[in-house]
Amino acid sequence: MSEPRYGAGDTGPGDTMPGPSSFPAPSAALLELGAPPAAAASVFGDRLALAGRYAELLATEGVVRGLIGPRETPRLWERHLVNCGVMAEMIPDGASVVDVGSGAGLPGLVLAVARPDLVVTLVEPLARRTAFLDEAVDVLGLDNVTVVRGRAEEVVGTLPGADVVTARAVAALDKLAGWCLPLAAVGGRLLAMKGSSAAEEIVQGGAAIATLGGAEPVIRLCGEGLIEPPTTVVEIVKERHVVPGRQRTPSSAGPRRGGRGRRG
Ligand SMILES: C[S@@+](CC[C@H](N)C(=O)[O-])C[C@H]1O[C@@H](n2cnc3c(N)ncnc32)[C@H](O)[C@@H]1O
Repeated sequence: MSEPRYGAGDTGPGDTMPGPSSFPAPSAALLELGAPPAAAASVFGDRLALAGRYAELLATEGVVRGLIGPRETPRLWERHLVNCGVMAEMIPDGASVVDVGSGAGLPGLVLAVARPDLVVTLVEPLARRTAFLDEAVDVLGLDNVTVVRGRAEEVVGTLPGADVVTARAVAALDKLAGWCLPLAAVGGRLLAMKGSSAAEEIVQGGAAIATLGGAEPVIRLCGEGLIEPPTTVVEIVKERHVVPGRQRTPSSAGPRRGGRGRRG
């Protein structure tokens, strides 16, 4: 299984709709989707049928609406549902989860399907995607999901601080931390699904993440012994609250020269 370069087959905001000829007819799409792999039963347990219904929605409406690349259909289960679902092992019972840049629901909707105990908020700015998410929540009968249309940085302060903030294929780690850590409660965590770039992104973003109130990022592997390769997740615990835009950079964090009232 190779890691997804982008999200579920799209190129992010502004992606173009594929032409009608590239849309598989729904019945052909379901054939291409195929049966869930053995790992799916471990990840979804008694929610496997519901996960299957979501996989069908992705393979049909998700592709027709240009949210999922048509070539993703045969690998939806392994590369998207199972790959995202294994992250549930890092999330405690009853946690509040905010998924930033959900797209077609990855990983947030997958987690909500796998774990009815979670309280999940999907944050996504593009109307075409939130329309799909709203419909999917409705069709799947999920009562533990709220869809919020907006950019992460716009919804800060409108949502309670989350226990866990998740994201996949949204931005480089430093930028992502700037969007996601303000949405977490102090003591909460950012879980960023990453590929082979994880270590490099930590090196690049480490200083910025510290100024955002984040602890040292740690690479975790999810689904070991279940999927190969396991899913790489960068975990960042939020140690302190920093008002967005008010963080002190490493150069400004040193002793201040000339404090208030010391002029002249
Ligand atoms: C490449 S897609 C990934 C979608 C999904 N997470 C996945 O893995 O399939 C990136 C998504 O992030 C969203 N996005 C971009 N900037 C964002 C921001 N500042 N706040 C929230 N979502 C954002 C885009 O609209 C898009 O749906």
